[in-house]
Amino acid sequence: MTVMIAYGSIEGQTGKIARYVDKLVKAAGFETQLIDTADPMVAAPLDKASHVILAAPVHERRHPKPFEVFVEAQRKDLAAPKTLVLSVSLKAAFEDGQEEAQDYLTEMLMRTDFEPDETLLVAGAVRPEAYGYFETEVVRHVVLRDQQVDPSDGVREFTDWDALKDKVTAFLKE
Ligand SMILES: Cc1cc2nc3c(=O)[nH]c(=O)nc-3n(C[C@H](O)[C@H](O)[C@H](O)COP(=O)(O)O)c2cc1C
Repeated sequence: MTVMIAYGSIEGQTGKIARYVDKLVKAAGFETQLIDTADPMVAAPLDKASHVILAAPVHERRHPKPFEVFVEAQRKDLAAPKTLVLSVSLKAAFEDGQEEAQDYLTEMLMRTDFEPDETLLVAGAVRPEAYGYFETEVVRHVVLRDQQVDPSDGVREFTDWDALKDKVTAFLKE
């Protein structure tokens, strides 16, 4: 059986998450198809996939446009396989950010008119080396406004790899 993993990533954390999921799925005995939705040459035949895992980060409250376009374009074909959406954000890293992290996901699903079987809010990372001035200001003063974390402290990864593993493992049994 084949599992498609389709992801979008701006600074790399969701790409890292997608590759981790790809390894997990292969180790569980499935074949995989790993797709970057930003690749304009991407071909995504969904007919062979028993499961589809979609992963994308939040930047300024939205998931990347090419990822949303991919979901919208594939919406009909996504009805047959089991589907799991991983929404990666920094708000998801904090107790008091859960509601907002859920709002990003709910709004994306409403815009794309897609109803996945499963969803998971995944904490992302702070990657200052990938930011310009504008991105640093947004992360510092908007996204991490209420937290004791500063981009100038360097790379900080909040992703809970064990929780992700548990979710993906359970999803593959559906
Ligand atoms: C310019 C910018 C805007 C962001 N906006 C949000 C946001 O609105 N809400 C949030 O929770 N996280 C936000 N983040 C944090 C990202 O979701 C987080 O860093 C994630 O790990 C990025 O994934 P990627 O490396 O795959 O692009 C933002 C990050 C940047 C650089």
